[in-house]
Amino acid sequence: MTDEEKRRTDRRQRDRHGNPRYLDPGETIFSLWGRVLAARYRRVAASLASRVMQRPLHIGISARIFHPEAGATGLRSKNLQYLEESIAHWVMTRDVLVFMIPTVNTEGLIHPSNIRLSHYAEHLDGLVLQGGADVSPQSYAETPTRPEWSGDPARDRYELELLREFIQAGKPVLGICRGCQLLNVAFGGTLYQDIATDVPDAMAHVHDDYDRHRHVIHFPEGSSLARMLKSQGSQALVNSIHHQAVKDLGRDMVVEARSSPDNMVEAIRYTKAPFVMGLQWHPEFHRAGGVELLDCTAILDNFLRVARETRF
Ligand SMILES: NCCCC(=O)O
Repeated sequence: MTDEEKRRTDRRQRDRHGNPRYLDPGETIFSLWGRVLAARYRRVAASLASRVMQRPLHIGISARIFHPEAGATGLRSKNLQYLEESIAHWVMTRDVLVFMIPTVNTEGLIHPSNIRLSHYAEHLDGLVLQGGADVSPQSYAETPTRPEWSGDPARDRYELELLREFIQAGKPVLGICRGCQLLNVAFGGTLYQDIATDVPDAMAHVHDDYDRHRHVIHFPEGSSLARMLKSQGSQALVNSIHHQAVKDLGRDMVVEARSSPDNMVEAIRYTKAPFVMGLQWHPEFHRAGGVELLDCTAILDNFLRVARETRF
């Protein structure tokens, strides 16, 4: 390159003050580095965020608990924590990953751990409370009217803590059957210990037919279930496998469905969170899209939509 050519190239790359042209007026080489680093950081953050958004949702399901039987050997002599298959499969129909959340043991002598239920709430995107054993009347400050209605206070303590952690983390919760009753109790509500005894005029909500037993429910006008399920009309048929039921509503709870004609509470919602809802029936026990029983896919989808929106 001749001297003249070098001078011309230099004039193109520098402004009339002699500063390199890639610097804005007033900018130094250090502030330029700052700009470049900030742009790199934004790109990495955007790519991480999009990776998190694309990963399947991680939904936690509370454990059913089997307490050891006196005198038993083998599995029945152990504490078992388990998932009923259909609840896991129902949630997975929407292509999300499910994880059963075990109880934690922070103080035990054998396997103490620093892992707490709050860690599960931090790492999972939403919580489903499984059905199962009765809620203990002790958990709503009553004594059991009959010994067989004592429920499972240990499971209550575990699920009440789990529920509190997910709500504090701002994540959605869907309670099924016992899970619906537990939600009500968590907010200071009470239960009928036994519908047949406490509300003699009510129809049978539990029957030897087990999950083939069913009855009609209706959705109050203006409720979010009425809105979510409007294509299926204002009433529907659901299964019914419970002898306890919501009595006095908990704080900030609203009724989302009632049975017909006896008007027992069949679904509730906590109004101070984007999605904390309890269903007294078991949507996981029947096929979605079946002609007879209520298709609850829209409820599951709303729960998962909020899980997606609140996952950061
Ligand atoms: N109170 C028992 C509820 C029954 C169930 O969750 O399957």
